[in-house]
Amino acid sequence: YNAVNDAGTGVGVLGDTKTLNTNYSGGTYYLIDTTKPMAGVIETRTAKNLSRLPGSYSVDPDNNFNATSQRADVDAHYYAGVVYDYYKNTFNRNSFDGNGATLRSTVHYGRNYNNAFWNGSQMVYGDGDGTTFTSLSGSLDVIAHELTHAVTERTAGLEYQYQSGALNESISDTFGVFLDKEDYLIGEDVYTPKKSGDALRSLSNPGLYGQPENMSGYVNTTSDNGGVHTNSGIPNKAAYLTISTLGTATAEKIYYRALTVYLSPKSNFSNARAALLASTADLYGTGSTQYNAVASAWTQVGVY
Ligand SMILES: CCCCC[C@H](S)C(=O)N[C@@H](Cc1ccccc1)C(=O)N[C@@H](C)C(=O)O
Ligand SMILES: [Ca+2]
Ligand SMILES: [Ca+2]
Ligand SMILES: [Zn+2]
Repeated sequence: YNAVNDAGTGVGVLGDTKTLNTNYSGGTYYLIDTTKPMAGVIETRTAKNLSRLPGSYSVDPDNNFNATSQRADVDAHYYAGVVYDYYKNTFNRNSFDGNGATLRSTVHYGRNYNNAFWNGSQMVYGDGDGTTFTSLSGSLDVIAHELTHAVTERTAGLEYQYQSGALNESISDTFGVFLDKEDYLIGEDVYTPKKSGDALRSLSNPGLYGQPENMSGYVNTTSDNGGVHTNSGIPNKAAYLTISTLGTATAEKIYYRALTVYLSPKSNFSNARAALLASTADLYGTGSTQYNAVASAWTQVGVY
């Protein structure tokens, strides 16, 4: 494909129109974005409801991706660009590997698939079954969640099980809130499309959706890799307390430094408290109001 960007348009999962960076080649427009400086491309593909990855490029004859079947493609592509820009502009991180790796997404994965994941190489999004979820790429916090798994994998490498896994999940939710600033909810735009006002998770009130918000409520289980989507409520609550006290601009610096400098594969919740305090001390000094706020947040969730 050429290096020239052909600005296209598209309609997203929620019916909103947005501009897209596309590439023209051989009579067809591709969801390939080559506009990011020093980065690889951002490319979006479709699995056409099978489960083979990466699938074929999302294409359109007239550069207006407005078919209903293209809505998931449009949002996966657009939001990947938003998340790329966030990491580059906020932390000067050039893609998930820091070295301009291509951001590949595949949508329409499987049939009625109620999930999204990072498979070690790319993002993958299901269409949902129309009741539990609509197309999962339709929400910025989902793309932020999945792409942050890629960053975590290349930095702290938090093992995806038990406390390190719940922490891994929490880091992804926390950056979901750093990107999707409007609320402390996760997945609200794509969860239960027939029901308004709910979400998959809440950082401010994990209990609303069945998650513990204190170490006293830690769930010992072997399912879901040791309850990673349940126990993430505890660090999620600490993140909420930190963000609501210090604001996003300060909190994101503290979390990014902890993720890239102090956390490691087997870090547990107590290690996370220490990592975030060390990070805060580096940035603002021990005994600073920021330091005391982070300490207080983790004490409130029962982690020392
Ligand atoms: C392969 C199966 C496991 C998937 C785990 C991925 S990383 C994950 O956590 N996916 C998110 C998707 C998401 C993110 C933000 C908002 C809504 C939905 C997730 O939370 N999945 C839930 C449904 C789960 O797997 O329990
Ligand atoms: Ca949200
Ligand atoms: Ca809903
Ligand atoms: Zn996840």
